[in-house]
Amino acid sequence: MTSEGVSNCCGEAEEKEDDNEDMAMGCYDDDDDDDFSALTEGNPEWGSEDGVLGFNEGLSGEVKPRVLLMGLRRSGKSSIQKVVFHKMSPNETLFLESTNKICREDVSSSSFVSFQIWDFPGQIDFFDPTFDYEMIFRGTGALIFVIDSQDDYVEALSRLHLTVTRAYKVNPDIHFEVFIHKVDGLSDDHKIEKQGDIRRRASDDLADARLERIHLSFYLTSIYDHSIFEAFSKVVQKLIPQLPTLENLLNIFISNSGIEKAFLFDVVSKIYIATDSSPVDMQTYELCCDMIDVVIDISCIYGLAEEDPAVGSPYDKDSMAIIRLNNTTVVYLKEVTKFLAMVCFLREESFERKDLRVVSAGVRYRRLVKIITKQSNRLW
Ligand SMILES: Nc1nc2c(ncn2[C@@H]2O[C@H](COP(=O)(O)OP(=O)(O)OP(=O)(O)O)[C@@H](O)[C@H]2O)c(=O)[nH]1
Repeated sequence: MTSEGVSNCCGEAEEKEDDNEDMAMGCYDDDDDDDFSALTEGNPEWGSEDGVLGFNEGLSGEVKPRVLLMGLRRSGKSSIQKVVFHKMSPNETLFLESTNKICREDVSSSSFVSFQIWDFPGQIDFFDPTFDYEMIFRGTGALIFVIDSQDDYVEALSRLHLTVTRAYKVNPDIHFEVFIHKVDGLSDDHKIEKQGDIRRRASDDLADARLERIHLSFYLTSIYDHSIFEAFSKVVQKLIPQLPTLENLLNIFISNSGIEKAFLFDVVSKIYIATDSSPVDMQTYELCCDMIDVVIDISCIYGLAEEDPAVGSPYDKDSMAIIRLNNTTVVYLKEVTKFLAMVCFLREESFERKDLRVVSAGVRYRRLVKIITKQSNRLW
């Protein structure tokens, strides 16, 4: 499961969904009617043409966006990559060796999570003629700069400034993401204080260089909890041109169906691709991740064919689960495509009530799946 989603990147990207995907599609009717308008029935403001067009724009024929991991030595770059994309346990990162050359990986777990990740060694010398930073930044979608919050960050801030200004000159469209990392060692007050200080200093440096227009986003992260997955989700979402459309679809999906929150998850990386427009809290996100783990673990133990467990996958078109929490909330997980899952939160009363709202949610769900499946097959 894990290794399937991440492949070594020096080769060509895997671009096609395989046969299983077609099988998954087969369970939904595939007529060519106007899916989007059917889904948006009664909610014209969500069904704008822009939303539909968004799926087709900017993806076909394009190379995968590049995500760069930069920062000082030992700031935690390789650990982040290993924990998020290789399911390495955080404690094992203690034994990681220092990276001394650029490591590239191709992350292709689903059509919506499809990019290259480049892990840089700590000391990059922009003046080294063998380092073609112009070429690197030109194809970059997001630059993640990792700052070790447990260390003195003065040098990291000057490196951040140098890196961001160089990259911006080459490619002003890069999203600059600053991970204030290793915050597991800090109290909540201390975290907020550090974030404020780092944000202020970084902005002052940009203002001094008259580059206030460069936007930096800040995240408090640690590999010892879900914060690193949540931060990575937000970074990846910015690279998905269909994000506004997906959010609209999820808003429509939950409206009038008794569902309070819906997430579209990449099952392999546990990055959430999109959610409806209500706010996300960390606890809800953690619950989703735990539920995905439970589904895959149970499926690996009891779900595979007894005769030959190597045949089949622990996650397929029949994957679904319902968990009732002790606070009258129900969490519902359902497969969408080979790599995507919908995770929904709803009240027990709404779940029990087999009325029109539930039926309507079912219809909307099938429509939603159909649109997502079609688009993901078409584009990559
Ligand atoms: N406490 C804590 N330690 C972390 C965290 N992330 C990484 N580390 C530790 O930081 C150390 C350095 O991590 P690496 O991932 O090797 O750092 P790097 O930035 O890739 O280092 P270079 O390859 O030298 O550039 C390791 O001992 C990790 O276990 C975190 O979130 N919290």
